[in-house]
Amino acid sequence: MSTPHLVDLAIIGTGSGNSIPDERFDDVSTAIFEEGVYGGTCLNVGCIPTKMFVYAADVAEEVKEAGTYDIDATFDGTRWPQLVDRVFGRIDPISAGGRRYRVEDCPNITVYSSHVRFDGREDDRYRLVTADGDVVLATEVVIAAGARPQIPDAVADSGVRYYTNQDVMRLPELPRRITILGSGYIASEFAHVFAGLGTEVTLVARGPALLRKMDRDLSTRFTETARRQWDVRLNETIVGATELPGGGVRLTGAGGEHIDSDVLLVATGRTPNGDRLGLDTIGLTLTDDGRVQADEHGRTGARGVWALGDVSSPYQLKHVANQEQRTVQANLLKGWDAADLDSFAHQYVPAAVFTRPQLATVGLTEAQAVDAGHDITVKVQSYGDVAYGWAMEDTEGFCKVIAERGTGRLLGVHIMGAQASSIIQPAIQAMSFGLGAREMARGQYWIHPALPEVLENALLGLDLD
Ligand SMILES: Cc1cc2nc3c(=O)[nH]c(=O)nc-3n(C[C@H](O)[C@H](O)[C@H](O)COP(=O)(O)OP(=O)(O)OC[C@H]3O[C@@H](n4cnc5c(N)ncnc54)[C@H](O)[C@@H]3O)c2cc1C
Ligand SMILES: NC(=O)c1ccc[n+]([C@@H]2O[C@H](COP(=O)([O-])OP(=O)(O)OC[C@H]3O[C@@H](n4cnc5c(N)ncnc54)[C@H](O)[C@@H]3O)[C@@H](O)[C@H]2O)c1
Repeated sequence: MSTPHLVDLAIIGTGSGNSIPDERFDDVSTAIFEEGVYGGTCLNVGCIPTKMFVYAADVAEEVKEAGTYDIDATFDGTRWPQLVDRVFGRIDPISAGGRRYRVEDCPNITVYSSHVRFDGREDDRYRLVTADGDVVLATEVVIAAGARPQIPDAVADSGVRYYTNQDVMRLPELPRRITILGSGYIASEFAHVFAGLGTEVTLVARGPALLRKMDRDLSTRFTETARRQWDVRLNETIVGATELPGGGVRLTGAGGEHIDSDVLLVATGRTPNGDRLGLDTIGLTLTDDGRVQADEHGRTGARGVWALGDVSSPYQLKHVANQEQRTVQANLLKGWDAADLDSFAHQYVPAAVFTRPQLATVGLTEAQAVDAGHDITVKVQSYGDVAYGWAMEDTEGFCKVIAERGTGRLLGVHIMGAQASSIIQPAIQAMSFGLGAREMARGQYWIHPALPEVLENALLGLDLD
């Protein structure tokens, strides 16, 4: 073991955690630990590269559908290696540059490129030990260690080669057939990516619908749309997996059926990394669903230890991790016991799934609104009811608005269709700033004939009295 390095602050994880030290922390001696690629999930293997692939798949699908608009065009294939090089040719230098900046240009910061764990306390500081044998004693610690892919036993125990979001975007060639195990965000986005780019996609869901945590209309209608696009197997429990003789993987279902493909992608949820941090040595336990418990200010049960992002948050979303990072950053400067600590903003958390078509959601689902006892009014408006939807020949998109009868308070908005992730933004703003449905609909212009008219019409269609 090396001589301990004494620091004021230790940060575990370089996703959102890496944004904590700014010029206000210039005189705070800091250790940053990163066991993987610098910059974390979103930059390297999450939001950003996936959306670069999604956009390419969107373009491919538009070409395939050109005939709908009386345009002659054919989709002739994907230059996959070039696509991979373009995506990571942009991303990898950002990651490398972020690390270089911390190592070379931040004299108060030491970067440790290794796994780290707590090892109790020493001299009123937290003792952190890396897999490389370094020891750091820190007064305060921010746990921003993220989450990792969760692999079902039937796959993990089988020994077959499988991929996750960590490596599937760097496949050497576009597979002819891919099986995607899972039915949430990652499965839905990659199904669109691979199908758009020309791969035969089989999606294996253990439940009766995809994206089941979303509003039921969204989940049901998306499942119907997905079944028209991909080979979707619902209510399928996988019990085994074997390598095929010529390469590829065979999954075996509980009923004995087989699903063969060239590549298996596992997208069955992400486990927070708090279980690999030796938290028991500082008296911390995990929540039932495996998260590091933190209060609304980011404080854990161990004084001076803070947590943010996927490792602790109920939301595994980058905009939430970033908001939590800003909160913890502010609170580190204010001090653990400050009376005016900043708080996490968990009230109106939006999310979008960049699949085909896009899905976007904010607030309560209809079932949650009913369960919470609200007297609700609901309006579902089709994209096909507004002029831009006609231009698009849209037959499936819709916007669902849930509001409180009488007050007009918006409780939830759920959209499936083109540009859903953008169209929902005025609803997020209205909910965040307390703007009611009536004022929102009639207190501003809605550009005619733009697609957000679908949201305007949904608001106007609510039975508020
Ligand atoms: C495929 C995919 C697509 C996504 N798309 C979106 C999207 O479109 N929009 C959105 O909002 N969210 C998206 N997300 C979620 C988003 O990426 C995460 O919510 C966000 O990146 C979490 O940030 P974080 O800082 O908490 O963790 P991370 O970015 O995961 O950072 C944690 C870091 O800690 C390191 N680490 C962990 N344990 C240790 C240890 N013991 N020692 C040293 N280092 C350690 C890890 O290597 C990692 O780099 C996506 C996720 C995935 C997987
Ligand atoms: N656009 C975005 O914002 C975006 C994109 C990707 C990921 N993410 C975040 O990352 C998180 C993780 O993504 P995800 O898709 O892995 O998780 P998820 O929670 O969205 O979906 C996991 C799915 O796997 C299924 N599943 C779980 N165990 C299974 C098993 N043993 N066999 C078969 N199916 C099983 C679940 O029923 C669920 O449908 C998301 O919840 C989301 O917060 C966000």
